Amino acid sequence: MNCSVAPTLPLWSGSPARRFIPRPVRCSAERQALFNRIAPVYDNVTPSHFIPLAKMGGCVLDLCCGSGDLAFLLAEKVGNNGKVTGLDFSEEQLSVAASRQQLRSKPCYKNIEWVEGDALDLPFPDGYFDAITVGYGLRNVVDKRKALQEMYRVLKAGSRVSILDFNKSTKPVTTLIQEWMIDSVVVPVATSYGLEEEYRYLKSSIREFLTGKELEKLALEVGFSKGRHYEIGGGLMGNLVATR
Ligand SMILES: C/C(=C\Cc1cc(O)c2ccccc2c1O)CCC[C@H](C)CCC[C@H](C)CCCC(C)C
Ligand SMILES: C[S@@+](CC[C@H](N)C(=O)[O-])C[C@H]1O[C@@H](n2cnc3c(N)ncnc32)[C@H](O)[C@@H]1O
Repeated sequence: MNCSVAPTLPLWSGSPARRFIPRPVRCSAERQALFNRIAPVYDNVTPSHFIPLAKMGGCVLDLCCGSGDLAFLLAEKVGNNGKVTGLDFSEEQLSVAASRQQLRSKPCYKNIEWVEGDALDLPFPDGYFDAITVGYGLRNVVDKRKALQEMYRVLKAGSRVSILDFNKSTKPVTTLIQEWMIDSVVVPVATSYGLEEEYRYLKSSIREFLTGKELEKLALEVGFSKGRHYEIGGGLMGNLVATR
């Protein structure tokens, strides 16, 4: 395993969910409540574009891991001698992730550790991880700059972060298609689970997000030596890859 220094990790432990407040989702606590609420139905939405980042035996952080889709894929990639840390501030999401882990028998899944924590104040030492992945996470974090600064701090020199999310397109037609898909597909499906408000938030969160160029600029500003944003799915999605 490549994780040389063992930090003191605040391991996940279950406790009662907080109440969801159905208003525009502005602060961290409200977002935390939102993700606790969708945890029971949230699953299998992570495409595996950024798995190549993880190497056999590596020590990888899946930031904003939710119910763990990506962490499970990463565990297969780093193998039995690697380590995956899944961090999220929603205890309900982590509870689902931990239950799913218990149902899986392959030894590589034993190497996943779930940590309840804040992307804005990571509980890891400097230069700890060989790679970081973030799936649909950065857009939901209140302070994007601080989150990128924290990722930079905990990455080893020369290592990379891969941040997959919906793309805030600069092309009006792409935005129109994206919003149509959210209104006509995503929200109606979510409504059938009683989660209409939670998924309506998607549209505003993309509007308030950064464009690919803005993400590249921010990555360089916080110290990354390279930052490149790739559009995926005709510009509906995007992946920022930054090197420390
Ligand atoms: C349900 C989807 C994504 C995960 C997700 C992300 C968020 O930020 C949330 C915030 C608040 C509540 C819930 C979520 C949340 O569930 C959307 C489905 C993703 C598809 C599996 C990926 C398919 C990509 C297509 C090429 C493009 C679809 C884009 C469209 C804008 C939905
Ligand atoms: C849309 S989910 C994505 C989950 C997972 N990465 C996936 O692809 O399925 C966003 C996750 O980010 C987490 N999150 C948002 N802000 C956070 C923060 N400041 N610290 C830790 N987790 C955060 C939420 O709890 C939620 O689980």
